[in-house]
Amino acid sequence: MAACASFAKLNSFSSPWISNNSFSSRSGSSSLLATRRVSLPIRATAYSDELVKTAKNIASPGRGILAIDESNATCGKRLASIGLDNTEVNRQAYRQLLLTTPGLGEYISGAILFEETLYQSTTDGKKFVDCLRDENIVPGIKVDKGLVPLPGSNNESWCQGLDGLASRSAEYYKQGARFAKWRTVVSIPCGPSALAVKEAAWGLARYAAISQDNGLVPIVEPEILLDGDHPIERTLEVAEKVWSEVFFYLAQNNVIFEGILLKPSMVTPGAEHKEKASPETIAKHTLTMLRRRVPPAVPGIMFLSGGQSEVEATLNLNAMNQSPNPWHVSFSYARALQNTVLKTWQGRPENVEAAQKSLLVRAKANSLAQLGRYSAEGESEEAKKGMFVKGYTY
Ligand SMILES: O=P(O)(O)OC[C@H]1O[C@](O)(COP(=O)(O)O)[C@@H](O)[C@@H]1O
Repeated sequence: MAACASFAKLNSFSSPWISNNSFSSRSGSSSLLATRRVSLPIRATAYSDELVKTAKNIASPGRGILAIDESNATCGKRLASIGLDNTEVNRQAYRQLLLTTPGLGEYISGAILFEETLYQSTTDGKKFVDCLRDENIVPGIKVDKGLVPLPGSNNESWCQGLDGLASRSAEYYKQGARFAKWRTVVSIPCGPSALAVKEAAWGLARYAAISQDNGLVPIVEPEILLDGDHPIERTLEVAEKVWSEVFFYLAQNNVIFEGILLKPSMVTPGAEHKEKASPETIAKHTLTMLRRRVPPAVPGIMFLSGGQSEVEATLNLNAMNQSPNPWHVSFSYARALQNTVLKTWQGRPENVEAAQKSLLVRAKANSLAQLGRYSAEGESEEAKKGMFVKGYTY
């Protein structure tokens, strides 16, 4: 009874997306088909208009997302690569370098932060969220609680964090966050099992609905790991399966598609496959998958880099923007925006300016790739170094 009542309530709501959108119900006798018309049960939240606006703003031409939401453990690995200890002071110094880069907002529309960073300030006492707002960059927040083994699966994992998510999200909104990120992973060499795919898709859909109820645009990220020696066709097959389940559950949870962003992996061969694919081949397979699975109502596709080199990730994005797409096709890179920056910085205050310049170089390159106008001419050797680590767990 309660479910029927809430369905009726949903149907009585009128919103710009559903007002002209009705269908004939097939439930009951065929006579009902002709007479009973119901609106599609699309959920609305107090934030519906704001969500759509935020998502559109993040998906604006020539801009993409800077992902600096590494959990403390992952950030520690990044800092260790330049000989720094994983302390709060070092994490703050590194994030300050990134978030105070002058002119960053020309190329970056959103920055995903880890919880610690959302509540931090510069050494001069300016909140990081205010540094972002001054550059017209939308602050975002990683809300998942990481991956743990999935019992009953083929050595696969599932993503935690739904407990208490509504109250955490409301707090993050108060603190200035306007979008969220939840990353779960799917492994091709491990199957993937039907159980792991279903769990990943259901978790993403529950998170997306909860985020929208609390004013945060959810970034939906089922990362298909690069590991494996399979050909690109196998990745395409798995990606289609994963995204079909994700959209099935997003729809079941009445998520507002106009108020989400996706963060997919590009469709590439497994990292250990005998042949590498060209950017054109990767673009062709990735766009094929997206056209088959992603409704045009979704405003933005913000790719992850997944261990590709900085140049590779930019070239692949550029190839995808050689012809018009139904969505804004852009980036939400962590490693592919930060590798050169970290190497340039080395933890030394005297290198901060040079490191910020190298961040602007990468951000601009990806901005051009979003517009389909990037050329790799003159790129540094460091930016061409791949960052894939076999069997890497975050
Ligand atoms: O599990 P963690 O520590 O959050 O790290 C996962 C990382 O993966 C991402 O989702 C994508 O990063 P890459 O672009 O480096 O693949 C980042 O936003 C995030 O920092």
